[in-house]
This record gives sequence, C-alpha cells and structure tokens, in this order.
Amino acid sequence: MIEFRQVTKRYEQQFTALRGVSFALGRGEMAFLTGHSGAGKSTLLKLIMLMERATAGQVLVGGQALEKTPRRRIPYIRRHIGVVFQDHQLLFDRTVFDNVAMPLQVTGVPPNEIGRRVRAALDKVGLLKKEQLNPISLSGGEQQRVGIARAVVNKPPLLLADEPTGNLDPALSSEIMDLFREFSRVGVCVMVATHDIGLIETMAQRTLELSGGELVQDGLPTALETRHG
Ligand SMILES: Nc1ncnc2c1ncn2[C@@H]1O[C@H](COP(=O)(O)OP(=O)(O)OP(=O)(O)O)[C@@H](O)[C@H]1O
Repeated sequence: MIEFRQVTKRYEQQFTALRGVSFALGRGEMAFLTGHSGAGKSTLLKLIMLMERATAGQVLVGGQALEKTPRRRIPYIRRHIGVVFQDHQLLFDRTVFDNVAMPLQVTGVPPNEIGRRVRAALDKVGLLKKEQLNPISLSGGEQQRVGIARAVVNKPPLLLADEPTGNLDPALSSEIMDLFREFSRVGVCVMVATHDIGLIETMAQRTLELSGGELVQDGLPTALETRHG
C-alpha cells in the first residue's frame, strides 16, 4: 500500500529531512512511526499525502509512483487517504454528524447514502448516539473518535495518523489504538506517527524509527526498548 524506495527529501536544496528511507507497508498492516522531534516523521507523512515531493527516490501509494502524479490528480489521490490529526480539526459550529459527513459532501455523495455511511462510521467508533451533539460538548477522547470517524467515512484503504493521542491519557490512548488495530484487521493500511514510546511498547506492533532523517529501526518494539533502555 505504501512503499518508499531510497527516498530523500531536501528542503530548499539544503536541509535534508529524510535520507535514503526504504520500507513497505502492505494492505491490512499497521505500523508506528517514531523518532525524536525533527527526525522527519511529518515529512514522511507529507510525502505520502503529496503535500511535499521527494527530492530523490520513489514513493508509491497503492502501487502508483507519486512523482508522476500531475497536480490535478492530487485531490483524487488524497480522497483515498484518511488522515487523523492530534488536534482533530473538528468544526465547532456544526454537529458531530455534519463533521463526519464533510468528506462525503465535497465528493457529491447523495444525501441518503451520506446518512448511511456517516452512521456506519460513527457506529465503528462507538458514537452513534452522539450524532446530533456539537463536538464541543464531547470529551477529548470522544472528539478524537469523531476525527477518526471522519477519516474513515470514505472507506480509505490507507489511514495516516499524526500524534493522534498527543492530548489523551494512557487509557484513552490505548482505546484509540485498539480502534486503529480494528481498521487494520479489516484490511486498512494504518500508519501512526507518535512520540509516545510507552504506548508503542504496550502495542507490540511493527515500528519504524527515524533519527536525523534516516530509518534506523524497522521491527517490533522490543528492539526499540533494548536500544533506548
Ligand atoms: N517546509 C520546510 N522547510 C524547511 N525545513 C523544514 C520544512 N519542514 C520541515 N523542515 C525541517 O525538516 C526536519 C524534519 O521535520 P519534521 O517536521 O518532518 O520532523 P518530525 O519528526 O515530524 O518532528 P516533530 O516530532 O517535532 O513534529 C526538521 O529539522 C524541520 O525543521
């Protein structure tokens, strides 16, 4: 689903944010992406979302090499990627339902189909009963779950999350991770960028670690623990 082949990203022809990064993540696979601040995590996610382009090497999403993607195709590619942010970027002037419906409205899905799909997404994150509330009245963990419902409402084959548990306590964080794991079980490829080593260690999932723009680890977190501990 995602493949990096010797990817290098240099900003403004000088600062190298990623250097020779190679890995592949398949359909239904889940992995954490970790590393110190400035290690290149956001840059890696931006390359997948086509918010930045690689300076060298190849990024493939769904088997397609992104460097050949013309600008006009970018919105189409992005529609196949669900994104979850730390601050979840919900709109507080509309209901939970309307927040989740947004990606469908912009692509012109008919209203009764929107209702069906939004409720299916809210059901998956356990928020069906809260569809008419304003997200401001929800807890931080619930707000993050609304963000996840919005990210998956299009049924994207790929789900990216950037520090999705940054503001949550450990119990809520592991609930959110369980949700991601469920999506991966039904075939979604999930990549979660996080600083939270404690969370990674409890999850026993494949972990890609960046350091100074290089991929220094790709494996289970026991290896990470040994290196850091
Ligand atoms: N648009 C840009 N122009 C120039 N340099 C940039 C740009 N974006 C990121 N960088 C630099 O690239 C490096 C990697 O940044 P990136 O945001 O990918 O790191 P990160 O691992 O996500 O960090 P954090 O965990 O703090 O978000 C940093 O040194 C950053 O300053």
